[in-house]
Amino acid sequence: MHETGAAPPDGRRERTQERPVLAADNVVQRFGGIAAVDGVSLSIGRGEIVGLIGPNGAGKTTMFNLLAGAMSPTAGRVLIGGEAVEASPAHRRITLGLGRTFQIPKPFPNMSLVENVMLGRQNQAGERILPNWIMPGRVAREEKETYDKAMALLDFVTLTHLARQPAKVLSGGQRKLLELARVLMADPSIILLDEPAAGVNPSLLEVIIDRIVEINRRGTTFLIIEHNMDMIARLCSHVFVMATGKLLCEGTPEAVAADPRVIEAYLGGGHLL
Ligand SMILES: Nc1ncnc2c1ncn2[C@@H]1O[C@H](COP(=O)(O)OP(=O)(O)OP(=O)(O)O)[C@@H](O)[C@H]1O
Repeated sequence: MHETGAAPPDGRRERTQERPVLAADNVVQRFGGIAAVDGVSLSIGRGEIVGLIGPNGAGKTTMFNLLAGAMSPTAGRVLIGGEAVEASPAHRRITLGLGRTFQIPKPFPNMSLVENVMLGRQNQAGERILPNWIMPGRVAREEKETYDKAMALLDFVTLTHLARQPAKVLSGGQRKLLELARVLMADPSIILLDEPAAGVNPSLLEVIIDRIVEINRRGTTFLIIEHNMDMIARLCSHVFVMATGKLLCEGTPEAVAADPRVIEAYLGGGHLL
């Protein structure tokens, strides 16, 4: 807990009671006889940064995929801004404001950074054949706007100097920053981050944390799956802990790290923070 007036670490804020921007209601995902996710409910308020943690095999990645639309649950509901989307594919969820990054980003290696970021745009007239014939001026204008926005986002993620280089020149951490820029092209209201710290060197990790805080300040909500508890503690006001497919507990990073059930699930008696 922070004293009134004291600055919280990085992006941390109090939980909001507003209508959730993303929610799961009793979600189940079975693979044969295994319930990888077994009746999980969670709710994320607008403007929050929340974490999803748990030991290996807890069901985090499966839950993430169910929220992002990579798969539909065996049972239960997923809601974006109150709209039920559990049967909707990922692209439909993107149009409702949900963006996601991948644990191992795979940009098109021979395309430039700016071209890769431009691919994150939504509903461009130039992507449809007819407008190219009947409204070439509008298509060219939108193309220019898309390019300018992609360049501004590359600047935001500190990659301007590499904008025209092929994506294959990037380090693991730079790929994560490129991925963030690509996701931001669609102006998401919530971004799901899959292990943003994995494989990233400490100095670039600071850049990534700083950019997440800034994006959040501008109003975007985040759900972060992460094994790096330091990053979770710095960013997240609220953490959901999964173990063996279920939601084990939830609370502030400090509260869950001190929870004996969490310690038991992770380490059999050690400390998380
Ligand atoms: N496609 C699949 N088919 C069968 N079983 C799966 C599949 N995906 C996940 N599982 C199983 O579901 C359980 C949860 O896996 P999941 O990858 O969601 O856990 P996790 O918490 O993300 O683990 P980690 O931190 O190691 O990535 C595991 O027992 C896993 O073997």
